[in-house]
Amino acid sequence: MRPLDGTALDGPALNLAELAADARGRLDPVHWDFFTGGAGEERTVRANEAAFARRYLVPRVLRGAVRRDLRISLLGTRISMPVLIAPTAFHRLAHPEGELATARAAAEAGTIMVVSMAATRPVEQIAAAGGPLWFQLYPQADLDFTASVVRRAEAAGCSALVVTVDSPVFGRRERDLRHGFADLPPGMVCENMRDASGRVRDIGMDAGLDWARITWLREVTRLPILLKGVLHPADAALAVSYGLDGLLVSNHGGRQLDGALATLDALPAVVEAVGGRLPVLLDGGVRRGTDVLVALALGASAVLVGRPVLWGLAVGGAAGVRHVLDLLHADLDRALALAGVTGPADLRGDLVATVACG
Ligand SMILES: Cc1cc2nc3c(=O)[nH]c(=O)nc-3n(C[C@H](O)[C@H](O)[C@H](O)COP(=O)(O)O)c2cc1C
Ligand SMILES: CCCCCCC(=O)C(=O)O
Repeated sequence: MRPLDGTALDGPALNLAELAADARGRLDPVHWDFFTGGAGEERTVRANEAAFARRYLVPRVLRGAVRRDLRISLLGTRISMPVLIAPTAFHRLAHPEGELATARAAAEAGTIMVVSMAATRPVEQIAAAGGPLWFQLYPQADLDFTASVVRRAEAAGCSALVVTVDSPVFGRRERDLRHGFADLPPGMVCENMRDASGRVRDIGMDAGLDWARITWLREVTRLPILLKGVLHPADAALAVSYGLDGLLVSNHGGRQLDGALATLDALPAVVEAVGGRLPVLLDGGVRRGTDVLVALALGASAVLVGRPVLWGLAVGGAAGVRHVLDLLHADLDRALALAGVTGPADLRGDLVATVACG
């Protein structure tokens, strides 16, 4: 039996739960709580994973799925599997190399890393890993500064902009309040918040953010724009009418509005509202290949993982993140074979049944 209490494992983690336990043993408890926690009672954190636990698979048999092809294309980028790295802040709290290590692992694994605006390494250095990058933006009330950040992301080679829209104000995270965790340690800053004079600005959440700002952003950049944090089908329909290029069904991993619907439960209505006009991605609680399979069968084009990447980073830097991505790739490949499916394009809703509980 492998220890799940954070003591050293006797080999590489077999799954992401084991990896989390290993990471917990290595991280400062304050940083573990920042990475793991959510808002309020953390109902939505739990709901994201519980939503997957309510889905069961109804596999097909005798399908001769000898060779599976996990690759997909997303907004013009071919990637090795329908799993991307979600934007998460402050990677240097998990490992000294921070986002540089994460980017190397993503590049090696052939998938997209979404760089957080709150990264602790500059986007230009993250881009040096050579893999496909998207950039996550919290639109700032200062429009000139926001435009300058977008220009930086473009110049660094990011190929899409992921605009986070679920954060008009900061979620109330009681673990962080209890620890008094509010700032990065000395020597670490949000490197993408440097202005032209070299001063590092604070990231502001802008309660005034509205559709007009999305129209403004559309005029600032020619990059494809995805909205991150959409749960309501009416907003999904608006996103189509505003000319967005993609949607990410997300509740910020339960870190913003506690009690928000689990992403997997929100997905079908969003997919229906979009009607195939945009790619719909999902994050929140994806921990197994079967979770990826279920999300895709219910209409997602791809999924993203947040916390597991931080756990991998804490345990083994780039190799730890690579381990997370490799586990998910192998697990999805096996799940596809067992479900009688040759690849993401073959996944349909009839493979998934929902049960009321457990
Ligand atoms: C420690 C941490 C930091 C995060 N930082 C950001 C961020 O800077 N920008 C953002 O849009 N989302 C951020 N998120 C949310 C993730 O992008 C993603 O929505 C969420 O982690 C997905 O859920 P999962 O962790 O269960 O995979 C963060 C999440 C965590 C756990
Ligand atoms: C004021 C710092 C903003 C960092 C935001 C990181 C984030 O989104 C998170 O969920 O944490």
